[in-house]
Amino acid sequence: MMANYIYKDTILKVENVNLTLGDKVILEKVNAEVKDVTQTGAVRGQIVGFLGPSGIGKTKLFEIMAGLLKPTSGSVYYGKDKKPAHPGCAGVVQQNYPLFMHRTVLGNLEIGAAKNYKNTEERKAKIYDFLDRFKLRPYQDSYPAQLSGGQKQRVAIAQQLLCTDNFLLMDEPFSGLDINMVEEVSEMIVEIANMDEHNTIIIVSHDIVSTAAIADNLWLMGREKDKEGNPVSGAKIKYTFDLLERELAWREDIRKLPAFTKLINEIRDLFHDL
Ligand SMILES: Nc1ncnc2c1ncn2[C@@H]1O[C@H](COP(=O)(O)OP(=O)(O)OP(=O)(O)O)[C@@H](O)[C@H]1O
Repeated sequence: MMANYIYKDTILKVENVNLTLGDKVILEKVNAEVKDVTQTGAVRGQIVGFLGPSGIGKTKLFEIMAGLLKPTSGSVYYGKDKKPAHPGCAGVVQQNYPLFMHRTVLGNLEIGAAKNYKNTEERKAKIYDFLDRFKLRPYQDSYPAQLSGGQKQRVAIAQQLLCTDNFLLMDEPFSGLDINMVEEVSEMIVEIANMDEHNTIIIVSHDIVSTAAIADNLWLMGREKDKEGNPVSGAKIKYTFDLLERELAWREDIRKLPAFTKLINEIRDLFHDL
């Protein structure tokens, strides 16, 4: 039986974003939004899965959402007070979890926390809180080269969460991981999202099943077709899936549900035509 949920304020809005590079139209009129979702009796952040064929423009939109790339026109806003995207507005967890190699885990988190926590005592408390939450205390004096892939990823996520408010963009968090690690990372993403009501995680991935299994909403990027059936230039968010509405969010047994298999097949079919 599905629990109650309510969509509230818009906390991220992508509005009419266009991007032209050279003479190539990459993105055309991209519109998307994330709404704060609440569930009675639980703390629920948001997880958006962002899918689409290779080369369609996911990374470019990701960079625009992170405030790292200026669109040719259009805008991205964060929060109720509609702050325009700017570098640092969202934590960005890159695929290979780049860390400062000559700094310990503690040192890496110090860098992440430096901007948001000027008071030394408060900063220390926050860092130790994150070391505990991310099960990194035993490794606080280790260097990145001494950590496993999963541990490095946890450091990278903790570091990005310390330097941002509530938004985390994750690029291909499942790639190159074995099945156990994919499960571990999936659980961690859900846990992080649910640490705070306003946390929002956007995952760009080619792994449709792992992404859909933990998302509450999915965005599918693609291009429109002209009358002859040829793709026009410029991609947009062509389809969105509300997994709450479909009763396919926040469920641990999700992979066993026939409706989930149906959803995956539906997305796979759409992919051929994006
Ligand atoms: N500087 C550039 N000038 C012109 N075109 C570019 C430039 N940078 C990227 N592109 C093009 O922009 C398109 C979108 O690239 P993007 O990296 O966003 O795709 P993607 O969906 O993230 O792909 P993948 O899933 O393979 O990572 C691609 O077709 C690419 O060739």
